Amino acid sequence: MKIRVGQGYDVHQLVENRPLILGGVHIDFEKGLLGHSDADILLHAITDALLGAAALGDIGKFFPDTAPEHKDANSRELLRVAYQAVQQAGWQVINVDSTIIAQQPKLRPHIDAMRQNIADDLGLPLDSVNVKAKTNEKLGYLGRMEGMEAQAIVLLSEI
Ligand SMILES: Nc1ccn([C@@H]2O[C@H](COP(=O)(O)O)[C@@H](O)[C@H]2O)c(=O)n1
Ligand SMILES: C[C@@]1(CO)OP(=O)(O)OP(=O)(O)OC[C@H]1O
Repeated sequence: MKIRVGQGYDVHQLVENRPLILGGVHIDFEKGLLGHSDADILLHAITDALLGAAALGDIGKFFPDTAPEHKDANSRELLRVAYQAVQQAGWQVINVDSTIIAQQPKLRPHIDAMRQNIADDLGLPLDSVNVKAKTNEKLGYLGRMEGMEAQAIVLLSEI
């Protein structure tokens, strides 16, 4: 059986007057992430990890940030479209692991809802999807809450 690993990373600025959406979950917070789409860094990192594992390029190749049709896009839809391309290339996901780096708010209460969204979008059992959260120990731009970052890794196998 052929297998492939892929990694993804994303970062966006944290600003006022934007919703905070992580893993497709709307989180009540004083600021949100700035982006052309809904700026869901977790789903963008997972999308890039999937595309990377299948050697299909990256999220910006599939969904340019200059395209008006992607303005305020729901990143769950982008994830599903990217996964269709990965499947058409002959690959399926075995598991996903990921980390969100956010100084605040506490994300633990929202983690299982994020996992469920990702599992639903990728057609996976819940125990194949993991999401972790870390602060940046108040260091650097993440620690000053100027942005949030996400990292992801996926394993694919041949269909
Ligand atoms: N935004 C966050 C950050 C962290 N957590 C949880 O706290 C644990 C400890 O984080 P440290 O950065 O201090 O090591 C971490 O393992 C998470 O469970 C969180 O919920 N939300
Ligand atoms: C998702 C897209 C497209 O709307 O826009 P952003 O929300 O700005 O996100 P980013 O992670 O910078 O890259 C991919 C973009 O093409």
